[in-house]
Amino acid sequence: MRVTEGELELEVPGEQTDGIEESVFYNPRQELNRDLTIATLRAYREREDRAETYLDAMTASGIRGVRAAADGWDVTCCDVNEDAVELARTNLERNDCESRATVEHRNSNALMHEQVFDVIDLDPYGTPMPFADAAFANCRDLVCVTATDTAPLCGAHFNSGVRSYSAVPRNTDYHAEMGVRILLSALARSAARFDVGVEPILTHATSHYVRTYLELEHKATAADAAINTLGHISHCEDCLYREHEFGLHADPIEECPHCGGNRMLTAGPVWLGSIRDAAFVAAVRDEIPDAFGTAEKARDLCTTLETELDEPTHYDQHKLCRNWGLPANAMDEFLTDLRKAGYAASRAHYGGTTFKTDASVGEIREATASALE
Ligand SMILES: C[S@@+](CC[C@H](N)C(=O)[O-])C[C@H]1O[C@@H](n2cnc3c(N)ncnc32)[C@H](O)[C@@H]1O
Ligand SMILES: [Zn+2]
Repeated sequence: MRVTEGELELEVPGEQTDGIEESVFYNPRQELNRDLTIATLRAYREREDRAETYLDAMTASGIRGVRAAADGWDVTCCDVNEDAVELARTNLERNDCESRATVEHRNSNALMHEQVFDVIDLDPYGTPMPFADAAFANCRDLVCVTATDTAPLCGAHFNSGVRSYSAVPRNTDYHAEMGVRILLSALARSAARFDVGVEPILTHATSHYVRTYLELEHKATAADAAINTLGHISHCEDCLYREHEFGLHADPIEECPHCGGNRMLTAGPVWLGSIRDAAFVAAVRDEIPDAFGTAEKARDLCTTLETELDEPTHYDQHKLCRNWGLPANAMDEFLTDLRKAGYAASRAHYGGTTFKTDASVGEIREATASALE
């Protein structure tokens, strides 16, 4: 079937034909991810004008590579699937982009070890970790990563999460953010093996995937700084109290300092630093034209990300209120009460009822409960 994305027309497989899955992957629900990729590449090139080469390491229909080539990037589209490579070629030709793109039918791990790219985009099925080493060892400026294995990342599939990310993920009420921070931790540790430091300049958890853009610094001290951003989160399953501590050693808490319960979870090492550069996110938002299919949603996401506090976990107002046996009020009113009590508070991009604050769970209740009762 034909689709139009980012003002380009592409041939992509339908989701299913006669009950048989198409051999090449295409997910229309990832259009937001792709629109933000193009806006991020534009904002990044404004900042780093030497960035020219872009590897779409798992290209499938070629849709990301075609969109980047149409934007002037010197693109390589790679896939192990022969049908995917054929389709990527057709789509590049259809959009007159074949002179600006090379198509490689091979394992992208091998390609990444042989050739240096300014920007590498990893968009595999499930975990990206099997591709992380080759990407960090050889990429010059920016590694873009999608992870769709949200159940392992958030601790719902615990063993799988431990295997893929060499960390302990825990299933909490902020599961999408647990996924973000487990993924960033594993990527930071992979990069550090090559004396490369990572800085997440844009990260979002949307529906069933996590997407991050990591700017690289090829210096051992930058790698050390990234490792020093890792630590552990302790979480009470009863009252939703949480605290975090930097460092690679876990120091588990047996008893909840807030409710005295003993159902404490410890997760880590997780990334405890910022997941985005606010000024860069604002620049990305400015690069989203109305013509993008998800323009409004993508801009809203950037706005929320820009103002989201850097606290490593968020709360869900409805879950908190349910836990307290109180009705929830309007989010804006709730956040205003927190600010009036002297705490920092912001919305979070993880959902309409999610927020961040530097207040503890007890302080949140004290600051907001009179309006709820
Ligand atoms: C999720 S799809 C990519 C979707 C595409 N980037 C998009 O935006 O629509 C994953 C692709 O990775 C390819 N793939 C899996 N392992 C690979 C490898 N080692 N090297 C290159 N491509 C690989 C698969 O054939 C598949 O086409
Ligand atoms: Zn507790």
